[in-house]
Amino acid sequence: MALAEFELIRQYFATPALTFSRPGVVLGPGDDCALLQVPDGHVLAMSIDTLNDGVHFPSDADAEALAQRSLRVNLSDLAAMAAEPLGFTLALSLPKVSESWLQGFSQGLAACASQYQCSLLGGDTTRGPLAITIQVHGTVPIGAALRRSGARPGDAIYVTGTLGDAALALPYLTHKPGHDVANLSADEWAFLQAAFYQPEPRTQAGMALRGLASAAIDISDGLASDLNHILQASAAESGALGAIIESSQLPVSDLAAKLLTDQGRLSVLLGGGDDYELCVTVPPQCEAQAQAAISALGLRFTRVGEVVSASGIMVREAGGAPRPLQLSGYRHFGDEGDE
Ligand SMILES: Nc1ncnc2c1ncn2[C@@H]1O[C@H](COP(=O)(O)OP(=O)(O)O)[C@@H](O)[C@H]1O
Ligand SMILES: Cc1ncc(C[n+]2csc(CCOP(=O)(O)OP(=O)(O)O)c2C)c(N)n1
Ligand SMILES: [Mg+2]
Repeated sequence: MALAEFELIRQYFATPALTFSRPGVVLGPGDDCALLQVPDGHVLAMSIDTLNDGVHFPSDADAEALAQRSLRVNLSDLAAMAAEPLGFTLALSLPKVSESWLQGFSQGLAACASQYQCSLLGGDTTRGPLAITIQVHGTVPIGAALRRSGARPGDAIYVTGTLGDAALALPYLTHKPGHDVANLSADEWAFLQAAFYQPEPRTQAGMALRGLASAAIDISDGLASDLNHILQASAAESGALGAIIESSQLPVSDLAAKLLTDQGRLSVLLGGGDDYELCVTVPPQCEAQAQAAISALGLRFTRVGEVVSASGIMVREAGGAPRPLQLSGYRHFGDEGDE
């Protein structure tokens, strides 16, 4: 990039607000590599996610909000493994250089980076369609990471927070017919925007569940799809695994309760995605302790079902018999008849 690529990096990214000192960060941006020191007795957890214009966020997204979302969805992956954030790298592809956009993006990133004590370690800046790739690095004591593979029949299934808010926001954010923001109060619209652009990575919850949860995942594609990842990953040790979800227990916000219709309810709550809540399985003997640990954080923690030794996810409506769920999560390549 010509506008002095390096000037741009110096002004908006390699700034004190983003590259604060943090134990473990030996060297931040400016050299060919960053240098990290993993504390004794810990391992490094790493995860990367890309956010593409029009795929992961609407094209008219505000820069500051978009920066927040980009870092938060990545921090959510660290939370799901019970890792503590350390730092992140940023690969940014920009169609053009807009100083006001960069200013907003840098501010949003800095606000989130300081909230989660996750320092910018380095990155790459190129010209191309708007895409934001962040790789987060975190630390977790050896053996303490939560994985997808530990669920066993009889474990309870819990989710943090509420489900469906971001999925309900999406048709408003993408200006879909029948979803006019004028029909929402200012508070409702602010709530939906925050649900989509500022999901709360459940960092403290993940760490509090070390040694208590048998498996964990963060919900990006929808509870059904992400719970299914836990069931598949755990089946190697346990044989075929399934789940029974209690429909009436699925936690929803007041606004979601108002906006959801009976017909669309399960597809939003179980298939909508973009929740960035944790889904964890908890052995019966750890449930009380896990509930206490998460309540102490002031966070909702809801038992939504149970792991069973039969394949597939079943949903029980209040008073009814469990019925197989016909939903798939978000699929990037699902509808193209890939060769
Ligand atoms: N291109 C790739 N090369 C190597 N591993 C990949 C690639 N894409 C995805 N993965 C791995 O596949 C797993 C599932 O990916 P993904 O569904 O993106 O997870 P998440 O929802 O946690 O972001 C992760 O362990 C991820 O590292
Ligand atoms: C404009 C827009 N359209 C649709 C969606 C919905 N959406 C897109 S990707 C996705 C799933 C999560 O994305 P993915 O790349 O699979 O994230 P990962 O599982 O790797 O964290 C969802 C729910 C969105 N977030 N934004
Ligand atoms: Mg991913």
